[in-house]
Amino acid sequence: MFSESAANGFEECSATAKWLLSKTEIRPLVGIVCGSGLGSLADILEDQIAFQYSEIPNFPKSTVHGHAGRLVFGMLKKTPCVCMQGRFHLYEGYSIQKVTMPIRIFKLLGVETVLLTNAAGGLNQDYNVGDIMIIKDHINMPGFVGIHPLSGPNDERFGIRFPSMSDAYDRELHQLAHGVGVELGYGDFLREGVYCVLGGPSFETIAECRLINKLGADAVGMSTVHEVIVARHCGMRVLALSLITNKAVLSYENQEKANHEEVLQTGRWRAEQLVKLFTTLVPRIPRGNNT
Ligand SMILES: O=P(O)(O)O[C@H]1O[C@H](CO)[C@@H](O)[C@H]1O
Ligand code: HPA
Repeated sequence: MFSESAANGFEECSATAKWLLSKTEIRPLVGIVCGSGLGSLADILEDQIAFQYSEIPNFPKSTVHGHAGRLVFGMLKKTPCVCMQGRFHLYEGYSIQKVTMPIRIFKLLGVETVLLTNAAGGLNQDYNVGDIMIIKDHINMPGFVGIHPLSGPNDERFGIRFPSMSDAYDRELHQLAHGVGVELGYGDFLREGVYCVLGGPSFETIAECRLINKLGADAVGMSTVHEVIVARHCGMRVLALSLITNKAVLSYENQEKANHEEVLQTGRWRAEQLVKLFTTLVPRIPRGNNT
C-alpha cells in the first residue's frame, strides 16, 4: 500500500533539487504553480532559466492540455522565483506522492512561500465566470477515503506526523492578496471561499455539485489541495487562488455542460489580471518567518 511513498521521499527529492541547483544560480524564495490555462503566469519572470519536465531527474511529465510541462526559474523584481508551468493531477494516473513531489522539491530548493493557482467551477450562485477566488479553506474529498499525500511512513525531515490544517491558508498572505486586488481595481470580481477537490477527470454530476455546495464549498476542482497539504507539512506558507472558469451546473433545467476548452479560454481571458496581481503581490511577500 505504501510502495509509492518513495516517489516523494527525501532522497529522491534531494537528488532532483541538487540537480536543479547545479544548473541555475537562482535560489528561489517563492514557488508558483500555474493552473489550467494559466501558464502565461511564468512569463512574468525575468532572466529565465527553464527546464522541460522530461529532462528533470525523477520528475513526472505533464499530460494535460493547458499544462506546458516546464519548470521556470527567474526573478520577479528582486524576488527569486520558481514556477511550475503545468501541474500533475491524480486522474493522470500518478500516485498522490508523485503529484505532490514538486512541492517538496520547492522546499528543498529553499522556497518559503508557495502561490498556487487553479481553474475551478463556481458552485456559489453569486459567483461569475472570471471571478478570482482567494481560497480560505478546503474540503479534501479524496482525503475522506484515505487518499492523502501524507499517507505512509512520515519523514520527520519534512514535517510532523499530524500537521494541523486549520491554518493551511496563510491569513497574512490572504490579506495581502485581497489588498493588492482591490488596489488594482479588481474588487468587483475578487472573492474568498472554500475549494473542494474531487478526483476527476469527469466533471461533476448535478447531484454531486448540489451535495458539495451544501457541504460548504464555493468552488470545485481536481487539484491544489494535495499540494497545499504537502507545502504546509514542510512549513511553507501558502496562498491559493481559484479562477472561476465556468459555473457548475446545479439545476436540471440548465442545459450547459462543463468542458475543458471553456476552462482554458477563461484562463487566457483573465491571465492579464492575474499577471498584474502576481507582479504586484510577489515583491511585497514578507521573507522568512515560515510556520
Ligand atoms: O486545477 P487545475 O490544474 O487548474 O485544472 C482544472 O482544470 C481541469 C479541468 O478543466 C482539471 O484538471 C481541473 O483541476
Ligand atoms: N469541475 C471540476 N474541475 C474544474 C471545473 C469544474 O467545473 N472547472 C475547472 N476545473
